[in-house]
Amino acid sequence: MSDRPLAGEAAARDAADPLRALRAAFTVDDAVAYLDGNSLGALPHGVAERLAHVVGHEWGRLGIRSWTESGWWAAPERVGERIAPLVGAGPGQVVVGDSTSVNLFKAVVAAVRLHDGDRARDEILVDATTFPTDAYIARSAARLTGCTVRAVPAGEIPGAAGPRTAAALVNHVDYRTGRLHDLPATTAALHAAGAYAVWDVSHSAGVLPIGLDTHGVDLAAGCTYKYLNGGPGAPAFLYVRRDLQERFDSPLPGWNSHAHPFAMAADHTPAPGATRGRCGTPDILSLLALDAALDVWDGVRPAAVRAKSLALTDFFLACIEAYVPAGRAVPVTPAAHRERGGQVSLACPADDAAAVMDELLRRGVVGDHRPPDLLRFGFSPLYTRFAEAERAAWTLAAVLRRRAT
Ligand SMILES: Cc1ncc(COP(=O)(O)O)c(C=O)c1O
Ligand SMILES: Nc1c(O)cccc1C(=O)C[C@H](N)C(=O)O
Repeated sequence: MSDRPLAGEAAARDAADPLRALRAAFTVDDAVAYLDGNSLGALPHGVAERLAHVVGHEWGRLGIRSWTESGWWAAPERVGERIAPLVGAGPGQVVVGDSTSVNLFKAVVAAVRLHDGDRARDEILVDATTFPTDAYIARSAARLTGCTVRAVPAGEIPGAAGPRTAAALVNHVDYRTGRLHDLPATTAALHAAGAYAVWDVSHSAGVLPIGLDTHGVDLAAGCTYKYLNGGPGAPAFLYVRRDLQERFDSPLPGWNSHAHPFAMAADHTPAPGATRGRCGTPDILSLLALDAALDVWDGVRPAAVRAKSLALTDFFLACIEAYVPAGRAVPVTPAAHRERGGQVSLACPADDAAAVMDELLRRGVVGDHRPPDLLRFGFSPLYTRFAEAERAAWTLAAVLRRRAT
């Protein structure tokens, strides 16, 4: 133990962790340091039992009757209400369904349409280091609405927004570096310029308080398979601020967004509320897996999750500093808490980064590699232990030392 000076501190921190009991709600392998919950969250135990009931009873026995008797039809709104407090939204503004990409498309097009055909608003801003899907979607949304897309570093969006800006699509946390962008200030600056703020909160939902209502965000979308542990391909959520809902004009107005879907009317009359953000038939099995996964949040305060997230990432950075040979894996995640999301990314020589991550995986440390040079480690406060942070740093140091010889 003498050559692992921070192992004792990790054990002490785990013992004192107010959220430590939550780990028992997840299927996690103690032999593995699972630090990829920012890509795919761990499996909560309750999901398998719930899905067995949904498949065996609701689908198997009730069949079509489950759309009403088992509450399937209203599940997108009901599950949305469960996510709402985790992202700082009051009731009636969050609906679940489709992928994040699809919801971003709805949101960006709808944001431009909120300008009511004002041709002077012909520009969509995106953060320059955005996740690829956001950039692709923004460009397609721009083509559809007669706009152009301008990529700007996230910190410069407040200054870049002007009379031509229709909307900005901004990532709350940069998926590569883990940098937390300034949502309140950016949203306020966009509003001052007369533009709408659309946030991709995929990497902040479930790991830090977002405050969508408090900060006046217009529209937002995010993944549920990361820190919300909804499972692979779990449906995403869409937030439509209450006072914009009546004017929210979805580019994908499927029949599930109709005010009276079973009237089977020839014309589309949008449903009131966030329901107009729905499109077609929801993926019930995935949606109800997510519903079950959200049970682990009962009684959990987002502020407590953020406090543990910061403690975990601080501790991991300290372990890296203590164990890893200087200059071999350099943190690119900001040290300042106000600029840090829930992950730590380390830059490694680009020709070695993929091989380093492969070796970490072989040694039971699960992070991921984002080309060219980043090793990403995600910390999920509901189940990640300080011991895993210490073990990951120790193993990384051993891998790097070995590769240097
Ligand atoms: C920031 C961000 N947005 C969107 C996505 C993609 O969402 P989806 O594949 O669910 O459309 C991801 C992850 O894949 C992401 O990290
Ligand atoms: N959605 C993913 C998938 O289907 C396969 C592998 C990874 C993902 C991810 O979510 C990647 C993730 N958004 C990222 O931050 O890189």
